[in-house]
Amino acid sequence: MTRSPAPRLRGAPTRQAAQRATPQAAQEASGTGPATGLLARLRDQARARLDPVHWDFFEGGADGERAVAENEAAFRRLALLPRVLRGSGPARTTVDLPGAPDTLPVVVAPTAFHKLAHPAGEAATARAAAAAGAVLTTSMASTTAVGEVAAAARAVRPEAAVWFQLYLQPEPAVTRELVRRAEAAGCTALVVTVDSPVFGRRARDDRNRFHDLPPGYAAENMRDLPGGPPGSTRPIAMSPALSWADLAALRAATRLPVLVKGVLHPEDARIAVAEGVAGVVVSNHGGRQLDAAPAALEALPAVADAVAGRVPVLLDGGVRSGADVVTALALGATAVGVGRPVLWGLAADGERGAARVLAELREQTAHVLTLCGSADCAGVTRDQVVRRGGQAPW
Ligand SMILES: Cc1cc2nc3c(=O)[nH]c(=O)nc-3n(C[C@H](O)[C@H](O)[C@H](O)COP(=O)(O)O)c2cc1C
Ligand SMILES: CCCCC(=O)C(=O)O
Repeated sequence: MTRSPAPRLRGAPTRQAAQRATPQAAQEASGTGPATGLLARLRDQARARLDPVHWDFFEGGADGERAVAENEAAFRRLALLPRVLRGSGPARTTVDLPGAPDTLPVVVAPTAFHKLAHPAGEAATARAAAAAGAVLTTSMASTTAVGEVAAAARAVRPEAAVWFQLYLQPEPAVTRELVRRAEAAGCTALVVTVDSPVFGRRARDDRNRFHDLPPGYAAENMRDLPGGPPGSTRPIAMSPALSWADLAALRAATRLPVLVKGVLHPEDARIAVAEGVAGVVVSNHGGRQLDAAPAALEALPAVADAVAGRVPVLLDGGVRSGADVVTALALGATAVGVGRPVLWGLAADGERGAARVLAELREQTAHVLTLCGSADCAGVTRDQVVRRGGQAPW
């Protein structure tokens, strides 16, 4: 198996390195995304607080950042047709997900390096997610070890669900040890990210020469793994040689349900279900891998059709409001993931900021479901989604 040369971040980032001299950089800095209200305020506060190099790492995407922009734009192209007089009452906003019964349909997507957003890092995010009744997907590239993250969540709510996101490592012993740690931590599912045969090319990080974590921070799950000197961390490897056989080996090695994250092609979704996965996450990795990928939302209906209700389908990428959540539910998702908005909340105000993001999305989702005449998350349907200014697309 080959290793990507890129994913180990190298070289020290500095504030000065984030020179925003080009027109593209000025546009990036202006933050013209579609988040509104509380989320937009937290985003602006996060940008003001963060080292610009770290802001760029969180906010940026691959190459020309077309896929990042498309994720959000795809939601803006659609509208919801409410149904009326259905007597459905206030909407119930919980769903059942693998290892997470009765949970919010908004999952915290795995994102790396939360201590760059706030010194309290992933433990703060875990407490916020637990308080909101949301699943936290904790990243393999977290700056806090999975055991500590899961313990922080359970201290708030003993039944809080934490999923562990995993990049399959070329050395099976390393993958097995990561899985063992996730199981020991009490994680209730594994989320295997399959859209990263190599690391995406991140223009902002290259421009900023952001290739390593600042002193004192490390990818803590990668510490003390087989084959390395005691106490050391090893880089996260990405490999284009991985195949469905490696996924099958993982499934055989764990009792946990396994979801695959980063599926866009309906045929891959069909294969994943046939392979026995517990869920499929439709995602273009927040626009950070293949820049030519479509918006996750645009790939969702075909994937949902291919899966045909056999396992839950999740979507992440560009979800910024309750209306976005409901649009994804109507197009076949069981739940959505949110990445950057949680980081905005965390950077702006630590645990409280992350909790406010999730509470806001929960309230907006309940409100929009009720306005759409739906009694629950499964009650909105594809015919209720129309293209703005044009014909129904489906
Ligand atoms: C800063 C950052 C770090 C990320 N790190 C990971 C990661 O470690 N593993 C992973 O599978 N996905 C990672 N992602 C992708 C997210 O899980 C998710 O697919 C994406 O952020 C969703 O889009 P959104 O940010 O528009 O909500 C990361 C995304 C961001 C923005
Ligand atoms: C090696 C870190 C991977 C983090 C990641 O997945 C991302 O930045 O998108």
